[in-house]
Amino acid sequence: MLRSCTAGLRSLWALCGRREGAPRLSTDLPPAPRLFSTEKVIHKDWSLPNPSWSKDFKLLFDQFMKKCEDGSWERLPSYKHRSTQKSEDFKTYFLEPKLVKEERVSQVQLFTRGFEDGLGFEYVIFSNNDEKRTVCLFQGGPYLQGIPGFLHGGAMATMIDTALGSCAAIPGGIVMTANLNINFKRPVPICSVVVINSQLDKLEGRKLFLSCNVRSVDEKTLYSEATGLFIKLDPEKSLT
Ligand SMILES: CCCCCCCCCCCC(=O)SCCNC(=O)CCNC(=O)[C@H](O)C(C)(C)COP(=O)(O)OP(=O)(O)OC[C@H]1O[C@@H](n2cnc3c(N)ncnc32)[C@H](O)[C@@H]1OP(=O)(O)O
Repeated sequence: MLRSCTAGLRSLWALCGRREGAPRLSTDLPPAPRLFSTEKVIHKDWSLPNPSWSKDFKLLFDQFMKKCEDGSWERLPSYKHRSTQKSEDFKTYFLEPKLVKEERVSQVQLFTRGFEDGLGFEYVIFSNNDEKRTVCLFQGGPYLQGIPGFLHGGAMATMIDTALGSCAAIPGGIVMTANLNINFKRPVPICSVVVINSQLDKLEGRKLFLSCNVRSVDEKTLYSEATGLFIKLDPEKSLT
């Protein structure tokens, strides 16, 4: 089974954070100014197929890409280094510059994209904004092992958090996980493909209540169920 896996200018960061005079909106944030980086900007979208993806994974991917054709679903791109408008907004309104050491800035990358192809988190998320749900296709590679032959529970929790977070982001704004509850029902074999179905159950002010389940491709095995509470960040409040 394991064999089936193949393996802004820096100183602008220091200007980020809740600047004097920055807008204080309690609803959606105005877009932050685009930052330019002297670091090499890598535009690779990591949520596209690579040779490590299994046949099942590619088949499911193709099925969902078909669903995207009428606009009801969309594939969410995923970048290792490149800033998205949302991450720029986060840095501008919520990040205290002193928390990020200057020499570390160039090393920053998205946790789930920090592995070579096929070794860690291979995933793609599709979003249905009208139905307020997302589907995450996930193949956990050999570097995510916990109990021999199976995925580490923390790796599964990471993907559940990411999948729920992508769904919580549908109504807009910047959200953070406040609570995550997971029932692990069956261990997930390393390098198998699972499907994480997430939905927004309730929106109550800044609180977003979500749930998801993790199933095998044939839907016969229920690996996990989870609920999450996400909070839409309030630009009036400091995170620290
Ligand atoms: C950028 C794009 C990149 C995109 C990259 C993709 C990333 C994938 C997603 C990863 C997401 C993460 O892992 S995020 C990282 C892990 N999470 C964290 O580090 C969050 C740490 N916690 C916090 O900073 C804070 O607690 C917040 C921000 C979550 C909430 O603080 P706050 O804004 O001050 O809100 P607060 O007033 O306390 O609470 C608001 C309401 O929620 C309720 N509430 C708050 N916490 C809880 C709780 N645990 N359980 C129940 N209820 C709660 C309160 O009672 C209140 O209810 P009421 O009185 O209004 O009724």
